[in-house]
Amino acid sequence: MDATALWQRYQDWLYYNEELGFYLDVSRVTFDDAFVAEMTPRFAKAFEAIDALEKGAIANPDENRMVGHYWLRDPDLAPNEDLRSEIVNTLRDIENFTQQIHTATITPPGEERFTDILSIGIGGSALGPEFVAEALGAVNPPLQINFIDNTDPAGIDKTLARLGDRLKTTLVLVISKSGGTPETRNGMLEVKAAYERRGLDFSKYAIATTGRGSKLDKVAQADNWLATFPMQDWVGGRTSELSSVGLLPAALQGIDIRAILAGAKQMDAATRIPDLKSNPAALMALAWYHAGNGKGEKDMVILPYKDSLLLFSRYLQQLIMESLGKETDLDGNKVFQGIAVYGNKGSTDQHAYVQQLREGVNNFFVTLIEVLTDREGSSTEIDPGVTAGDYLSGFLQGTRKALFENKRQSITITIPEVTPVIVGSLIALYERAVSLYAAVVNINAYHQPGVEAGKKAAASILNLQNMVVDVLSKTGGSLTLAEVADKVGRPDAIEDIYKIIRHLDANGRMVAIDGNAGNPGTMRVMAR
Ligand SMILES: O=P(O)(O)OC[C@H]1O[C@H](O)[C@H](O)[C@@H](O)[C@@H]1O
Repeated sequence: MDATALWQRYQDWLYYNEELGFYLDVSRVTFDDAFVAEMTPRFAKAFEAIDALEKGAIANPDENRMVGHYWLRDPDLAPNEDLRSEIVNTLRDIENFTQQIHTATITPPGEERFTDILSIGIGGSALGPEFVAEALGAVNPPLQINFIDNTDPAGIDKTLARLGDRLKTTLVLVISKSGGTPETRNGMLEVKAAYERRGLDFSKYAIATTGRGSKLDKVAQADNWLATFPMQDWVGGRTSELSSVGLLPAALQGIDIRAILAGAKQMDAATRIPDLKSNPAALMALAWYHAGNGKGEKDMVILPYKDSLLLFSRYLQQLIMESLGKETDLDGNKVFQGIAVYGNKGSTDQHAYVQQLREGVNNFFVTLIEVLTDREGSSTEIDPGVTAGDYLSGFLQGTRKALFENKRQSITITIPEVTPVIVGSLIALYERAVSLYAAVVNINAYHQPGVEAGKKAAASILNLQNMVVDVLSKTGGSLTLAEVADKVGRPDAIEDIYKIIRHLDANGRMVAIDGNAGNPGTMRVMAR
């Protein structure tokens, strides 16, 4: 296609939302009219499925749940008055609570005001809050946010060390929809112990965001925590950023949560239109389908040319891969669906892996995100008539062009600025695109059965660890690995046992190794 034809294609397919100042360009994905004609009826069905979902149908059949994240930003759409008022009241409670913290009506014991937030959560209970904090957090917010999103002891120590003495003015948000996620529970217990070591009463600093009646909810009630915010069962973890999960930390940081919700609501309205060409989420899902042949054959590389959007790809990784990565479709056929997502930011990544994108294996398509406004205020001229922002813009255009010349496809999103409204709209855009894509490829986007396998396996390793320690403590001398495995009654698990012992020994806990751990056959093991 020559330059004139490409320019025509660009204009033919350009989506523009005037209210949001949002552009979507799918012209560099090479679908043709025949493909669009073939997909149109499939999208018509997908629009119907999403419409039913928005009206409260059980869209997650396995878990027998409604899928209601769309109601969060337009409570009037909730299927009944109870749900509507729950959304409205939660928002009101978040705002009231935030105001009490900001005005120092609620204070930490013996201190003037809260200075920091420590948010403990993982997956959907961390990625959205982390993304929004990075995208919208001010340099000097009313409360500075810190995260623990893992059960890594060294990571926890680093975060606690960074807080140092400010722990006594830190509000702890423990976020877990299920209220039983081990990493989050461990983080909470570690942090609680840190408060106790300083003689501070943890419950005066702790807030739970969780499902009603969950283990976490029970702990928060029993210990009389400072506050609890509900997380509804019809909001999935990876679509929970605009529920109390994301809104509470954002509001506490002084971010305009009403504006985030308004942006999402506007994008919801735009992506509800049941017409492929005038619906940006449908256009995006169409482009994904074409690029990956409806089977995820190409990875999605997310390249925002704006530092504050650095964590968008990580956020989208869960949203897209946990939603679309499924073994079976809704009819039970093995389909092994999914789209792999990665990326950081441009132009930084041009100096890392764009070499491979341009010349190496052609197994991806790129989504470039362009932000029109460079910065607040005016810019220094780096060269005569040229600013740093001109460079950034030039790099984006150049990369898009260079990739396309080499038959690498791309989508380009253009936004005016990174504001709460726009961030809300981006979240809503991708949520809808995922819903539509899943409907088109006939999978359940709202469950995550595969995650359970890893959790169960981890639990069984911890169980095995207890058995190993027990056997060794009852044995006087040393044993070979094979003997330990025999005594535990799990000769099949000798490799797991070896790794458990190596880990405990490295931490100087309970067991010790004699011999060379690099040559497991020669090792002898004993209780410490
Ligand atoms: O919010 P929680 O219940 O603690 O869940 C945190 C995460 O746990 C699991 O790994 C799920 O697969 C995720 O979808 C979820 O976001």
